[in-house]
Amino acid sequence: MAAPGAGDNMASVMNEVLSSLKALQHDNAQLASAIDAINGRVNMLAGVKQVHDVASAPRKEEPDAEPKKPEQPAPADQPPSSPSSSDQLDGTPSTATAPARPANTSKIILTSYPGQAGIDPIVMNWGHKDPNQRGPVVVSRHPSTIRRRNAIGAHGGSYSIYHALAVASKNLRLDHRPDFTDTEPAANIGPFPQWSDPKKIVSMDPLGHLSPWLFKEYITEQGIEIRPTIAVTKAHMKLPELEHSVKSGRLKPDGKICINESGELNVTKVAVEPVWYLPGVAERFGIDEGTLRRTLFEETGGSYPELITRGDIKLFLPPIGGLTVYCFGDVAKMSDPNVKLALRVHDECNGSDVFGSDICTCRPYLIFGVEEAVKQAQAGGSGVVIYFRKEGRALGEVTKYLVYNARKRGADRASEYFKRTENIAGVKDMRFQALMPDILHWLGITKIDRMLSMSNMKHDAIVEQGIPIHERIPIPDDMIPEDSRVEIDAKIHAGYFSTGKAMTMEELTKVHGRAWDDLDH
Ligand SMILES: Nc1nc2c(ncn2[C@@H]2O[C@H](COP(=O)(O)OP(=O)(O)OP(=O)(O)O)[C@@H](O)[C@H]2O)c(=O)[nH]1
Ligand SMILES: [Zn+2]
Repeated sequence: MAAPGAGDNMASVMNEVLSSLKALQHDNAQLASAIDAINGRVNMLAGVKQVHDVASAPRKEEPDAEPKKPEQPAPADQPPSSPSSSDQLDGTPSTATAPARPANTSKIILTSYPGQAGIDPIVMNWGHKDPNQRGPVVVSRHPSTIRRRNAIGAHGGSYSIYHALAVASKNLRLDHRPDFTDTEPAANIGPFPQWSDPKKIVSMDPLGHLSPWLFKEYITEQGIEIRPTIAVTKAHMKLPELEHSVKSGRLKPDGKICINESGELNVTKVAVEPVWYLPGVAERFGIDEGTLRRTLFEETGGSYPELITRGDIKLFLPPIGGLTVYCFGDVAKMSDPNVKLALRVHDECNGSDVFGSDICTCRPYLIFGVEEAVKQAQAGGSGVVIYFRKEGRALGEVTKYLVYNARKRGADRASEYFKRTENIAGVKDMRFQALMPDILHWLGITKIDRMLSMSNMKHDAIVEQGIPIHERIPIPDDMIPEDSRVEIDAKIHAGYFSTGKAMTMEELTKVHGRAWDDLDH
């Protein structure tokens, strides 16, 4: 058992103070907030003690381990201390002469509090029209930036973990500063009125493609780390199916959008990483901000304690995948209400999209979406495909394959398609399209003429955001792969749009997929 440390004594003293204050509490609001503050402090000290216990527990020596260099102790070997009011948040004592140390050898800062010494978040008025009044998204824990953060989490979505590995393995220096020369957006998008509506865009930073340039002074004069969360580029793309479309005469090269006989396309691409405005995200899901914060904290293994302790910080950069926009034709036409827009919103299905699995309609619908988008752009309108990283209905590939096994070991009936997923995951879908329309607002889209999707969830989320959909276009029957009839019929039965007549449950039980045995022949 670890010897009681400073954290123990402080915590017990504070607990005594807390009990006395509680006895006096009654209706005094000021006292209640003082109690809250002390409560937070006690919880933090308890957390510090746990880390201390772990850090000071005797460890078995590994015979092959290299002796540690005394001048560079690993973080876990240092007794972490709580940030006292005289400590700066970059982990250095608040003496003016104290040398700055790199963050990975300084004290561990488990969390921070709004009133703590040194805390001075950069202004963030989400949805403000003037970028200077809105402020940059600042999330880095670099010593020069940690006190000024106005966002929780880390840049890069799920790739923040690879970033950590690069730093831990000393492949990436903590003091590396990105050189953004010539990385500006390759096309102009916006600004649109939607960018300054705090309710319309809540899951991405509308200024994310411009941040290093809009907020340059913060970087050059104050050494604050500011990174883009959106990048806009241009490219060519080549899909074998589109070469076939040209050969069969369905698609005609025009030298601009469809460049040549091999069906090569000109495209403008936008990559977006998530930035969540927590009050807005909570509102979309019809829950309160506190519930959202607490659940995010718990379900990420307690990874982001500031979700709990920093109610003043409203932004969170979650460790999840983002999205990519593929725009065909003139980007200015996406927001032009006078021309037609064809749109496919697609969620990732790696097995089909990339590797051609025939158990679902994903790649064929994606290709159909690209082809229709290109045709709309060629006809003087605009064509857009948006690709979200939400593999397996955001349940992931492992769950998806478990469902495939259960389906193929059973009768693989359309009538049981969603039940199989629910049995394993507890839900049939975790994509929750509520945040999806943000990107449409960001692109300045105010209506959709041709929606290349049958999903009622996508449809309803878009319409709820005030963007009307004029026409819904199902995947053509001749593009549905052999083994994916089960999926498409189950979806239609569950409420997906279809131009055909609704199937009865009895008809649905007759739709079978291929059994594994059939594959062996
Ligand atoms: N869990 C699970 N996910 C699947 C299965 N088949 C496909 N998916 C996932 O379902 C999602 C399909 O997304 P989309 O292609 O956008 O299609 P949709 O939203 O169902 O509807 P449409 O827009 O009409 O195509 C992707 O995330 C796929 O990875 C399956 O059997 N199990
Ligand atoms: Zn699929």
